[in-house]
Amino acid sequence: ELEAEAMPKHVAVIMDGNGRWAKLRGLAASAGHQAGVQSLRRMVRLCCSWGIKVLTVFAFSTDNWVRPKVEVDFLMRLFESTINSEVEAFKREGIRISVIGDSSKLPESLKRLIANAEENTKHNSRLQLIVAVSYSGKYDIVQACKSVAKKVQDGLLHLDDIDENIIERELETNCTEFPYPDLLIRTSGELRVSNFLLWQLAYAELYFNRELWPDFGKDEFVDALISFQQRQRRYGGRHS
Ligand SMILES: CC(C)CCOP(=O)(O)OP(=O)(O)O
Ligand SMILES: [Mg+2]
Repeated sequence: ELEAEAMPKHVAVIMDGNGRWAKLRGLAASAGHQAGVQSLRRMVRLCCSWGIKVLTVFAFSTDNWVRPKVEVDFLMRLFESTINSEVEAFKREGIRISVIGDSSKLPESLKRLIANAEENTKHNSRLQLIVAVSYSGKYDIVQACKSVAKKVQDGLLHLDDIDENIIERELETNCTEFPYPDLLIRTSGELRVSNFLLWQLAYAELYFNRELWPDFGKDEFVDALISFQQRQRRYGGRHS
């Protein structure tokens, strides 16, 4: 049974399987992505009702740019329409949205929508939804190291001062009080991290589910959380 007081503070999700979900139904990938958005909406509300504080989702990786232009263009428009249709509800429900990733390749219209949604929800604290778009875990670490190197170059930092905390503060996920996912969920049966959050997942419990993302609902989320609550996180300590 789920214990309210043993909920993870930060859940990360690799939402995978939209394409296969559509193919099984003889539909185009775009139908899978639209179903995937419904799944995300449901997950966000469940996190709110269970007191989870941060939900980070992998919505588009830098590797996804190689997909057919028609699919990439559809996804960019889907991100815009989803932000447009959700931002008012997020404002009302205390949900803060942040987007991480390399925004340089995003359409100008999407960049403006993201900036507007982040600005309009930045004071919300019931749930922080972090959406990784055009994100790369390796690049996140590279850009953090560059920031630290610049501070050393500018004489603002000494080499001996550089420790994990100095690096962590420069990561794109630094925008939350719970920066490290306690639980990573990946759907669709794939058993890999795919260059999602790397530094941040150092101690995350990993949970893999065979369900395709559009079919990952409340029951599947409960199963993942029960599995999480049954784990003994030792952070390197000896097994009791
Ligand atoms: C863009 C990303 C969220 C899409 C996830 O689903 P997918 O298109 O990788 O689906 P498949 O792995 O079934 O092809
Ligand atoms: Mg996939």
